[in-house]
Amino acid sequence: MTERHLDKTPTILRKIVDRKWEEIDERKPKISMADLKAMAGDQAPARGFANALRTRIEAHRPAVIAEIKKASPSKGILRDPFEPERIAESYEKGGAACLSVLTDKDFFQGHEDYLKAARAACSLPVIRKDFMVDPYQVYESRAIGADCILLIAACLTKAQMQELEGIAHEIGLDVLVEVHDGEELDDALTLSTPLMGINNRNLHNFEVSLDTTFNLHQRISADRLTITESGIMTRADVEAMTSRGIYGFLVGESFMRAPDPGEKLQELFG
Ligand SMILES: O=C(O)c1ccccc1NCC(=O)[C@H](O)[C@H](O)COP(=O)(O)O
Repeated sequence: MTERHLDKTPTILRKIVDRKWEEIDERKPKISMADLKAMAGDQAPARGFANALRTRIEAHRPAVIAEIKKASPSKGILRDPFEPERIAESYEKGGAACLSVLTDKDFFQGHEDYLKAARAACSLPVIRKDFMVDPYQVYESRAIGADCILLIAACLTKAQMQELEGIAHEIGLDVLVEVHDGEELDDALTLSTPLMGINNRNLHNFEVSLDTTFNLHQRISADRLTITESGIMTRADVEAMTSRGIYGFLVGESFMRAPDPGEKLQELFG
């Protein structure tokens, strides 16, 4: 079903996606799809990622997906030393609704073990933040304990997103679909997931503009949940969102650079 790469994929994303296919090719001989499915089936029920967000957003309270990432292509190293367990505890104490954990190794210095460690250290639902292109990764996400996966519209066709979403829902995972422009939003709106992420970061040139969320949010109906992603750095940014009826947030950098990420969360959202 899946294409190896897409013309519309921006340069860094193309590199990441090409590397993902190599990773999948390396992993498949080590753990077969059948074994992965069995491991996914052995997991305890997922923690309700969408529900944790919905409860707060419907009460018009900020619902924060707090991100755990050591580094990113646009910003380099964000946090060193990096202790996922301590960060998860701090986020839970600070009032996060959910966690986002980067598992990509080559571009974000992430790891599956970071997700396992962070999830074990708290009671919050966790999204595996990685670049999903193949069903193998969806089963793998459930097998490592994730509660939700990310589908990035910029690197998937509509048909691919529909297939990956179908598998995710079948095995009990929630899905956050991420868009950056109107065309991607058209595709995303064909999915059944309520979780609509709007990435303020342009993955072609890394420019960040909160206008991306202000503009696209208007096209998302009230039965879905808008999550604004990237570039939320100040209380003014938070208030600019909440004053427009946007209560879902995914925040990484500003928390990762703070000595105590959970305290920073309270400072921005408390
Ligand atoms: O951040 C990058 O450099 C990047 C490059 C290529 C693909 C994705 C990328 N970032 C993922 C994200 O969108 C962020 O981790 C997430 O939205 C949090 O953003 P921020 O609060 O600005 O760290």
